[in-house]
Amino acid sequence: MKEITVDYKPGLFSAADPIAQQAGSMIDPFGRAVTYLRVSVTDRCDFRCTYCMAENMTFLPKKDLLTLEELDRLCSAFIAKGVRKLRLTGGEPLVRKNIMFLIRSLSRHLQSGALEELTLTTNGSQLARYATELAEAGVKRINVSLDTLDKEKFHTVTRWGDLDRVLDGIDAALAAGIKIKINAVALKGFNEAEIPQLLRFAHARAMDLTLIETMPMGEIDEDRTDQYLPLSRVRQTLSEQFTLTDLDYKTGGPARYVKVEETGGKLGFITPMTHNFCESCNRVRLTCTGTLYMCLGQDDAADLRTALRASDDNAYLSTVIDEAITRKPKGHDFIIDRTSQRPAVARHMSVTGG
Ligand SMILES: Nc1nc2c(ncn2[C@@H]2O[C@H](COP(=O)(O)OP(=O)(O)OP(=O)(O)O)[C@@H](O)[C@H]2O)c(=O)[nH]1
Ligand SMILES: C[S@@+](CC[C@H](N)C(=O)[O-])C[C@H]1O[C@@H](n2cnc3c(N)ncnc32)[C@H](O)[C@@H]1O
Ligand code: SF4
Ligand code: SF4
Repeated sequence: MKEITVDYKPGLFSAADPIAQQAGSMIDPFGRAVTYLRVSVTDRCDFRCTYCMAENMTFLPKKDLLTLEELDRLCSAFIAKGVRKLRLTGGEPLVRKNIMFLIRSLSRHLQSGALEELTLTTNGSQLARYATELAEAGVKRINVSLDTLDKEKFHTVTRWGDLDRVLDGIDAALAAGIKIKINAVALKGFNEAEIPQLLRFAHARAMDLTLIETMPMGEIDEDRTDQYLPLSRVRQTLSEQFTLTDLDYKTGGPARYVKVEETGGKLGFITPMTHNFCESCNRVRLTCTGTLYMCLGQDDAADLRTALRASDDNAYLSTVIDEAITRKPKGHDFIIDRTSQRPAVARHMSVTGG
C-alpha cells in the first residue's frame, strides 16, 4: 500500500469539467466522476466459489474489521462527496453480524434524497431470512449470484453452497417486492451450455440476467485460464437461438444490455477481458478494514481507517479521499494467458467484493 501524502488542491484535475464544479464531486485524473461506492462489509462467506476463493481461506481476525458505525461514517462521508449509488458486497454481505443495523442506518440517505440507490450483491443463501427487512429498509433491487440451476454443479462451483436455499431466497425477495438481477460468471465447459436455461429461468420471473467474464484475481497458482470463456463467443451462440437487440439501458454498473425478444427480458454482458469498460468507470471500492481500492484490477490503495480514526471531524478524512481519487488509474491490466509472465492481481475477489 502506498503511503499517503495529503497535498490536495481542489479542482486540480477537473477544472474544465462541469460536474466537478458541483459541490462535493469527486473527479479522477481522467475526468470521470466517482458516484458509485462498492463496500465489502466482510471478507467472510458461507460459500467458496472456485473462481473467487481458495478452498482454504484465512480470514481477517474480527478485531481488524471496521465497526458497523465506522462503515456507516465512511459511507456517509462518500455520500457527502457525491456518491449516489452504494452497493454492499463481501465476502457475503448477509453473513456480517447485525448487517441490518448498517443497512437501516444508511437508508436515511435514501430518505433524504442524497442517495439514489442502496443495494447489495449476494449469494442468496441468507435471503429468505432477510428479504422482508431489506425491502422495509428501502432496498428495491438486488443482484443475486447464480451460475447454474443444477444442484450438484451448484455444489461443485460454490464448494459449500445449497441451491435450494438460494432458490428459496430468490422467491422470498421477489415476494417482498425486491427486483432481482441474476449474475452468472460464464465458465468454460461448466455452465456454457446451460446459459439459455438460466436466461429462461430469470426472465420467466421478471429478473434480468447478467453474464460476467471471469477475471484473474487470487493466488498466482489459481490460474483462471481453464475457466475463462469470452462473452463474445457466448453472445454468438445465443444469437443462434434468440433475437438480441442492443439496448441503451444503464444501471450505473458496467454491463451492456440487450433485449431478448423471445423472453422479453434483459441480458447484460460484463466483459472486462474482451471489451474493457474502464473509460466510463464511475466507482471505487472500500473493504471491511477501511482500505480504499481505486480500481478492482490494481493494487494501489489508500488507508481510510487511519484517517477515520485520526479525528471525529470528517475534514481530514475528506482530504485523504480526495488525494486517493487523484490516484485512480485509467484501467486494469488483467491478462488471462498462462504463458504470460504478468501476475494476476494477488488479492481474492472477495476482498473487494467484485
Ligand atoms: N473489471 C471490473 N469488473 C466489475 C466492475 N464492477 C463490477 N464488475 C464485475 O461485475 C460483477 C457484477 O457486479 P455487481 O455486483 O452485480 O454490480 P453492478 O454490475 O454494478 O450492478 P448493477 O447496478 O446491477 O449494474 C462484479 O462481480 C464484477 O465481477 C468494475 O469496476 N470493473
Ligand atoms: C465477490 S462476490 C461478493 C458478493 C456475494 N458473495 C456474491 O457472490 O454475490 C461478487 C460477485 O463477484 C463475482 N466474482 C467473483 N470472483 C470473480 C472472478 N474471478 N471473475 C469475475 N467475477 C467474479 C461473483 O460471481 C459475484 O457475482
Ligand atoms: S463469489 Fe460471493 S459467494 Fe462465492 S465465494 Fe465469492 S464472496 Fe462467496
Ligand atoms: S477495472 Fe478498474 S478502471 Fe476498469 S471499470 Fe473496473 S474499477 Fe474501473
